[in-house]
Amino acid sequence: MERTTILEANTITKTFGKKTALSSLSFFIHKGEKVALIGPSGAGKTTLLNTIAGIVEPDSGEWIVAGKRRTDYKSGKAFAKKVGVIRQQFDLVGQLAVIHNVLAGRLAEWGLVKSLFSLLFPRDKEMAVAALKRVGLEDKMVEETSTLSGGEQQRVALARLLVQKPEIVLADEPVASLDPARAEDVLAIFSSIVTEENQTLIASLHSVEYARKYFTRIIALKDSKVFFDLPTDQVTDQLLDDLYKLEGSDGHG
Ligand SMILES: Nc1ncnc2c1ncn2[C@@H]1O[C@H](COP(=O)(O)OP(=O)(O)OP(=O)(O)O)[C@@H](O)[C@H]1O
Repeated sequence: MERTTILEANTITKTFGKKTALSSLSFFIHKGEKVALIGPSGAGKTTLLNTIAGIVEPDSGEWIVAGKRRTDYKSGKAFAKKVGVIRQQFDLVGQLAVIHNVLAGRLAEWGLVKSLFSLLFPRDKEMAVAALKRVGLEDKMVEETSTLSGGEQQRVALARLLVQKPEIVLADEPVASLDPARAEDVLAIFSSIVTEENQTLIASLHSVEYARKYFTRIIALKDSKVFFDLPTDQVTDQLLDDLYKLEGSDGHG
């Protein structure tokens, strides 16, 4: 099967003062891949995701997103069709009803006012209801979002992605604040949505176990560089030990 490149990192470098966060990273990501970014704290995972999303500007190098330089996307709207982001805090508006937060996924396409008044448009409401059903939250549709649990709020964020339908989904520690059962629940839904929608997923994770279970490829970062980049089934325990080993603790005393 021919593999289409959807994202290309071309010598991405970023420093903060004297600290190098990303040292000339280059790799390709193909359509449909589920990529877990792992590695010790401070390795550069969040910075990498932020350079794709355009939240952090690299010092040099560039991302090619769906065949076009990221900086060449002139409108936020065009970019939002390509790239959607799920953040740790989910970016939900707590005072709004759940369904309004879901419809905010159409924000890029419609603008704020139409998104907020979108319940007046029955077809759009249907889309949001279907998305909420997909994540098992149809009974919470009209509740105030802030009253939902962390796991439920993360599922609202997933429903919002379902209506936004970006080709590439970025997620920074998507389940960090959830207990193990809820984390697995959210990852399982996340992973099947991405597969069904033929999207590409790139997520940073602290849990190697989840990376192995839900992702097809693992890119490990260490000290701002790629430490390994392998299909999940080729990632050995030895590599993981080496990745997380603390400097100076090499087992010789
Ligand atoms: N805005 C910033 N200002 C200064 N230094 C920063 C900034 N953002 C990141 N860094 C530094 O860049 C390096 C990479 O940070 P980053 O947050 O990308 O790592 P990470 O792998 O996501 O870590 P964690 O797993 O702890 O979230 C770290 O040394 C961090 O201190």
